Amino acid sequence: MRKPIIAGNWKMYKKFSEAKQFIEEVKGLAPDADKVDSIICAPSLFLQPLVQATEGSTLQIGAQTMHDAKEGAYTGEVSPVQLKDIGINYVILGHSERRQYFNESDVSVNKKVKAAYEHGITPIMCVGETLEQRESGATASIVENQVAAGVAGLAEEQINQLVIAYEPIWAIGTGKTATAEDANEVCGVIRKKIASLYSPEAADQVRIQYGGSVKPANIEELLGMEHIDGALVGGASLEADSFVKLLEAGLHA
Ligand SMILES: O=C[C@H](O)COP(=O)(O)O
Repeated sequence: MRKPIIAGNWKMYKKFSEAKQFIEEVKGLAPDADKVDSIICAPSLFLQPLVQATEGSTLQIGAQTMHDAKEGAYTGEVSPVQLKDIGINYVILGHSERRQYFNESDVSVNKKVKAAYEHGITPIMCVGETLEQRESGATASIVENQVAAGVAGLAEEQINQLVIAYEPIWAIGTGKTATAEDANEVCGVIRKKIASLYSPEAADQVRIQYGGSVKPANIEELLGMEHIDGALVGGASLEADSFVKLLEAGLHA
C-alpha cells in the first residue's frame, strides 16, 4: 500500500503574511506523517521562515523548482544545496508552467531530478499532455516519453522514492478535471512505463499524483482509483479550509 501524498502548489500566490496565517491554521491539522505526506510548495522567498513555522508539525514545506547545479553564477536561481540546507525535502520539477514559460525541457528536468536525489530531496516530477495532444490520441506516448526522459540514468532504488505528478495541461486552473477513470488510465500508463524501464516492484512503489483542478469535491473519487496515490493541487490549496479537507481525504484514501 503506497502512502498518499497530498501537495499544494501555491505557485506565485500569497503575500508572506497570508502564507504565515495559512500555516498557523493548518499545521496542527495535518495527518500523521506515517499515514499521509502533507506538503505545501511555497514560493522560494517564503521557504525558510515557513520551514521554521512548521517545526514539530507533520506539514512539510516543499519548493516549486530549483537549478540543477549545487552553486554557481545563476542569477535568481536556487540550488539543491541551498534548499536542503534550510530543511526542504520535496521539490516540484518540470511543472508544465516551467516547461511552457521558462523553457524547461525533458533534458533539463532530468538533470534537476538527478540533482535532487544527489542532495537528498524527493522530486515531484510533473508530466502531462496538452489538449491538442489529447485530442490527437497522443496522450500515452507523450507521457511515456516524458517519464522515460525524466528518469533516464536513475537507479532502481532512486525510482522507489520518486513521486510523479500526472497533470493534463488542459485541466490546470481551468476547472476542467480529467474524469477519475481517464486520470487513472494515464497514471496506469505511467506505472507500466516504470515497470518496463525498471521492474514491476519499482512500478509498485512509485507514487503517482494526479493534478488539475483537484478540489475537496472530487479528490475522494480520484484517490479511490487504483493508480492514483495523491494529488498536486494549485487553486484549492490556497485556502486553509479547503487544503485541510484535501489532507483529510488523503487519510481516508
Ligand atoms: O501544480 C498544480 C497544478 O498546476 C494544478 O493546479 P490547479 O489545481 O489550480 O488546477
